Amino acid sequence: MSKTEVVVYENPDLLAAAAAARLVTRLVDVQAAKGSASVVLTGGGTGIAILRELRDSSARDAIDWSRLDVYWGDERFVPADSDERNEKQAREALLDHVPLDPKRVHAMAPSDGEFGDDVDAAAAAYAEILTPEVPAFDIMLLGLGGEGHTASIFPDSPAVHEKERSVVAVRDCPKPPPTRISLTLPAIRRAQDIWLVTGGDAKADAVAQALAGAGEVEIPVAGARGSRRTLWLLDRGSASKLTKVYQPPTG
Ligand SMILES: O=C1O[C@H](COP(=O)(O)O)[C@@H](O)[C@H](O)[C@H]1O
Repeated sequence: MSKTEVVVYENPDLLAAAAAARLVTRLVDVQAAKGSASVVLTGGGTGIAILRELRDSSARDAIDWSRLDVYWGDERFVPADSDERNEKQAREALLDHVPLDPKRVHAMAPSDGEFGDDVDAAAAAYAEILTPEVPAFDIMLLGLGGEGHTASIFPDSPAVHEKERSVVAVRDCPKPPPTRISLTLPAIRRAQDIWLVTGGDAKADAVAQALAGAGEVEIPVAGARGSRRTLWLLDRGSASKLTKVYQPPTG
């Protein structure tokens, strides 16, 4: 049965450094066991800070980057050179600094890419990459918003009600930019390990509601559960409204 665990770090810097260290360990273990590994990246402040920490850590060389598949949980549908793009931020923070196999880096299309501004076509093309069956991703990093969104699945939006497709176009997002591409909750739940990474007081209500059993329509992050493990990596701010005392996970 899948486990849900929570670790609270003193501050956001420690959270990012510890998550980067944890990522090295888990990816190395998975590569040793299976030969290769897959990771799904998130945008957002904490997600990108983790990648920066990994870049700056000498332990990053323990990962065989040529045997790593990289995906994204969501993307802002903006031009390729926009600073808002999750892929661009991830490349600057880490991906351009490690010897990945470019064929194994699976980015979502930008709004000036091969599908132009057709966000539905761009989403369908990403779904095609995930066929015939959405991979059982080894690790999926996800951030969250103060209103409870995760990836680009916002409360009570069409995306949160999607049951069939693995990837959807998202329009009219309350958080800019308004047009995005996102994995859906059924695709997210294919991941073996989901790490929910977030810091700051502004996330405290959403974290507390999700961990208290809120419904995924109102608090989409509540629906992000890994098939093996769901691990919340928080700082004191984002954990400040938790009432239950969580034990640190083993392993
Ligand atoms: O727009 C997005 O925001 C969320 C959370 O970002 P944060 O900076 O508030 O932590 C992120 O999870 C998502 O990937 C991104 O597209």
